[in-house]
Amino acid sequence: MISVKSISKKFGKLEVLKDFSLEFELGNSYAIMGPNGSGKTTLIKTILGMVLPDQGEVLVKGQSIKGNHTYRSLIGYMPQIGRYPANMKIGQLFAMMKDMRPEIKAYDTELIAQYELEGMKDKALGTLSGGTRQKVSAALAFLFNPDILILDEPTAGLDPIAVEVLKKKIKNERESGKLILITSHILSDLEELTNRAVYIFEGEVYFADTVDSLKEITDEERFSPAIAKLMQWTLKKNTAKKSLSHV
Ligand SMILES: Nc1ncnc2c1ncn2[C@@H]1O[C@H](COP(=O)(O)OP(=O)(O)OP(=O)(O)O)[C@@H](O)[C@H]1O
Repeated sequence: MISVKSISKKFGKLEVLKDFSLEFELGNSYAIMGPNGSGKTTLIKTILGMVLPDQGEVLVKGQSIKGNHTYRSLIGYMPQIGRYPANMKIGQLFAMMKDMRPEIKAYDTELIAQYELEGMKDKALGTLSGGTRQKVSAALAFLFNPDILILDEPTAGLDPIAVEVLKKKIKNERESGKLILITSHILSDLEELTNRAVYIFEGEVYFADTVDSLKEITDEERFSPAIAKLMQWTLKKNTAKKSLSHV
């Protein structure tokens, strides 16, 4: 569904993605992990067309995204921090988004209902707490029932009840056959929500395979210790990379 092909991206002299290739398939949920600054958000923004690669290309459903914006309608994106016009009200934001997609007549309003956003429709976005803002971002990401969901630190800032609501939603969407990409530093969330693990180190794919294979390779039964081991290996500059990465 998404093919990232030999992407390289530099910011000034900093090489953030280095000849980076990965495939993401429908029906799977991918944990995108790596230390701070390893290139996770840059990868996501490249897929979204918000960062232009210096080399390589991204294909969605076999079509290059270069100069083609229609593919974006397949993707629901929940950013790390949603930035909205301060004076706009919640209700106005949802109405505006619906106006921008007139071809869509049926909406997924499950999160709007569960987060009780309807009752807050007259609240200005600039006055919202961080958690409520996250709820708005989550509800927007799912609103048009997209095939692909890209969720950047989705549970950060949400209270425990809101976290459980979102996790259940993500699991249901995956079971219905969607493609989900999640970045998070909360490994327990990733363990619950994903079946594929991608570990990025210094702009390169260090590991990309199933979570089961990750556990096997690291000889760990649980997700967190398995990731901790990968991290230790990278920090020790372990050179077993070629045999680890299945790309
Ligand atoms: N627009 C930009 N201009 C200059 N440097 C940038 C830009 N965007 C990202 N970078 C740099 O690229 C590197 C990778 O950043 P990126 O946000 O992709 O990392 P990340 O893996 O998502 O990190 P985190 O876990 O902290 O969110 C960092 O060193 C960052 O400072």
